[in-house]
Amino acid sequence: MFSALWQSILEWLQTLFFQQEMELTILGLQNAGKTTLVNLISTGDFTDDRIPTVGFNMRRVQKGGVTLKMWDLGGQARFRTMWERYCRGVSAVVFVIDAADEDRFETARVELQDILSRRALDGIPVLVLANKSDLPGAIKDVDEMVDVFGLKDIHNHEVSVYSISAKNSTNIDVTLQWLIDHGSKKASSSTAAAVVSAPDPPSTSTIPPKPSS
Ligand SMILES: Nc1nc2c(ncn2[C@@H]2O[C@H](COP(=O)(O)OP(=O)(O)OP(=O)(O)O)[C@@H](O)[C@H]2O)c(=O)[nH]1
Ligand SMILES: [Mg+2]
Repeated sequence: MFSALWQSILEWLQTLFFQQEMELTILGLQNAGKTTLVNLISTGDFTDDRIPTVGFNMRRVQKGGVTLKMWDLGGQARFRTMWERYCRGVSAVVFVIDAADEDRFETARVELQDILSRRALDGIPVLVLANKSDLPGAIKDVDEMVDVFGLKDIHNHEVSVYSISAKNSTNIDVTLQWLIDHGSKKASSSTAAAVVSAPDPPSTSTIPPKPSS
């Protein structure tokens, strides 16, 4: 009884005096722009780095009173089996899609649905980022993205979707805000969906989580 009270006081003091750390995992097929996005968030600059990630990278960066610890995973097929391990217990999962690579939409949909169907990840909020909106032919319409990637079929997750360009820094501010906002939330299968407001409403959307059947 006393130790439980002491533990609560300690935890409360920690929230007062220590920086909050948010752990998040960045997934998506190869060439989607994950590492580019992480570099942009870390440095504020776009760099055209074409080196595919082998395994994973980890970056820590301070934003808006929160330390973001970002796991940037390799998107090639041989690395996808380790995705789940790096998603367990994180504050949020970010799934990046190359919005101009129509040939890979079906693979992206299958991989997104597969990883989010894992029970160990239930309740973790998900941000789907359709990157490369600067390229001609890139899918930018939110309703279309919801259909193409089957976002309404996802159970037990709050899912938000933004159209972004890491190259032109489009919607990176709202992406960061979403990450900071979700840093303090604990994963729970009953997480209520918050309505995300963004300066560019047609390119962002939040879909409430559906209860599992
Ligand atoms: N036009 C355009 N190109 C981008 C954008 N974001 C990233 N790229 C380019 O896409 C290519 C792949 O980017 P990466 O960040 O390495 O992709 P990745 O998702 O980390 O790939 P893996 O590590 O293999 O999983 C690079 O040439 C980037 O410069 C964007 O917003 N617009
Ligand atoms: Mg990479």
